[in-house]
Amino acid sequence: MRAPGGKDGLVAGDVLLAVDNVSLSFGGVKAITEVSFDIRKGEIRAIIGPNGAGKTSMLNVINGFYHPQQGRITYKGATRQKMRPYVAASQGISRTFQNVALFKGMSTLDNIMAGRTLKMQGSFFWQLFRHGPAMREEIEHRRKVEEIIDFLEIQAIRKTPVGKLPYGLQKRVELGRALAMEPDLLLLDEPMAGMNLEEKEDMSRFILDVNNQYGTTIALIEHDIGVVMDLSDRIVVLEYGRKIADGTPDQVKSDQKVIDAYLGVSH
Ligand SMILES: Nc1ncnc2c1ncn2[C@@H]1O[C@H](COP(=O)(O)OP(=O)(O)OP(=O)(O)O)[C@@H](O)[C@H]1O
Repeated sequence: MRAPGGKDGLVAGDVLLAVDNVSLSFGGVKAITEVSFDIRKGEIRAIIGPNGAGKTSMLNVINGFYHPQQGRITYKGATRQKMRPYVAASQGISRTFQNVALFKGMSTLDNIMAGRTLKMQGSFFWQLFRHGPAMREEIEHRRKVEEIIDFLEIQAIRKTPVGKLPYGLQKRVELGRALAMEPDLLLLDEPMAGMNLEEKEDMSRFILDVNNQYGTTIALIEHDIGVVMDLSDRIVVLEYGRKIADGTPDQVKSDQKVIDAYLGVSH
């Protein structure tokens, strides 16, 4: 638990988000069945499981992209069954995607700036003339974006169109864009997918630094079990849409149901 107390009145270790008895299906396909777990303020929480276990569906429920047929989500003490993704974002939940979702023709700087959109409040009138409050606001947004660029050590590529960057750096820019929203809860969908060992080490370091320095609570899906064990405070394990284990890396790693799920033992 690394985060100090925050503006939402919660302190490290308090429940930031609770998933309560959630079920989600697509037609006849049950993606998630009666799953409950919580994410505590300041922790790095991993969601793992074999392919098709329901991990991405769960992130999509948490950020309001999917609405569960059953169960509830409680975030910062408020319970909801339905919420639009932009509302979740405005309440401090931001995410990255399994396949990088950036504006490929735009520069690193502009992509990260795009992540500030939700924070921009100046009226259209002022923005039109880049004057007065809008001007002051833009200076503040640029300062924040430059801070993120320094933090992620991507100064050298700030003007490069992201489509020209190697995959590992694109993932880092996508992290930057998510950070530009100054999230309280950051959802990372396979942040290391397709990376080589060095890129994975870099990304792991940045995830730990985000958690340490900004106090951001992080929930991540990751297939590299070594990385998950190193990074996470707690891990929830899904299989066929159901929760089969939940605990610290040591608890999960020695759980027979988890070992069986990963070895493909049939039940
Ligand atoms: N939009 C959708 N329409 C229909 N079925 C879906 C949809 N999204 C997910 N599913 C199904 O729900 C189940 C869970 O999928 P999900 O992508 O959440 O799993 P996952 O654990 O993230 O898998 P992976 O590790 O392969 O990304 C799968 O059977 C999948 O085919």
